[in-house]
Amino acid sequence: MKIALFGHGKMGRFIEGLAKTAGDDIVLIVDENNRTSVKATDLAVADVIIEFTRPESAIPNIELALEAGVPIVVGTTGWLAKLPEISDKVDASDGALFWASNFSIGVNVFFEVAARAAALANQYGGYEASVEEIHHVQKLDAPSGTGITLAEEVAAQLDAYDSWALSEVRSDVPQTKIAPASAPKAGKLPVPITSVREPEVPGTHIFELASQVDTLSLKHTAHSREGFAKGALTAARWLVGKRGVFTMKDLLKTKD
Ligand SMILES: NC(=O)C1=CN([C@@H]2O[C@H](COP(=O)(O)OP(=O)(O)OC[C@H]3O[C@@H](n4cnc5c(N)ncnc54)[C@H](O)[C@@H]3O)[C@@H](O)[C@H]2O)C=CC1
Ligand SMILES: O=C(O)C1=N[C@H](C(=O)O)C[C@H](O)C1
Repeated sequence: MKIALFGHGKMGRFIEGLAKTAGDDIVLIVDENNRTSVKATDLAVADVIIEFTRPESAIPNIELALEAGVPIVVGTTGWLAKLPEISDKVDASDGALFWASNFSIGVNVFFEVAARAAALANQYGGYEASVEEIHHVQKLDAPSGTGITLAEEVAAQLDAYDSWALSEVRSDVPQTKIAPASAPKAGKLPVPITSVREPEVPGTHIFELASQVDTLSLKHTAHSREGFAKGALTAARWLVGKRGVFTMKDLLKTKD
């Protein structure tokens, strides 16, 4: 597979290493230093683009991929409130976009388990939902994309909730605060998300359901960036030759 890498930071470099070991070719590397000189025609050499950059860069990079007619896998977080309008653009240009707030298999299993726990608790009531995410101090956006997806997945199963809200940031470094796509409707609550920044944490997410008599806690801990990078490469192989907008649910349901 011929890969154009957009973003050559912590994730881009990890993906580059795994891809080369697997025998893939990295045909182009784009970062903040050369991005303005890259044109759609430069991308014709690639079978697929893998994009891990910054919240404000993801949409222009997707638009360039659509112009070039090259499928794009996007791991960047902090732009997903705009997914509906970007999806329209992908469909209008007959392009291919694979997005995921988290490419690791474990987190995508966690989403399913958390949603099921929320649906069961919802039958009885009396449980308050909350999400906490802990990441390294280089992370720029809060809450994490994974924390938002988790909150959205559980809110969809709980009658009392319909959205999420960033309730607390515990960090010494400034964070770009991501705004929810929608505010809670009358009588509904947002699932509160707490963001914590500590040195060297690849990504930890906790979902809690707390009642007066007990607390159920579900936790996913990434030990390194390997799971994210492997998942992005798996998504890239899966996307080549397809048209449309896809995410991990589409990929995982095709596995036997
Ligand atoms: N979906 C997932 O599984 C995961 C998502 N992420 C997300 O990926 C993104 C990147 O994370 P890291 O690699 O840790 O960040 P990083 O800060 O280490 O690297 C960012 C890279 O993007 C480049 N860049 C900046 N503006 C650019 C532009 N306009 N075009 C092309 N490249 C540009 C920078 O030069 C740098 O090489 C973040 O949004 C993070 O939340 C991170 C890990 C897993
Ligand atoms: O910035 C990171 O590092 C990560 N970002 C993603 C997110 O915002 O959820 C995924 C993972 O947790 C690591």
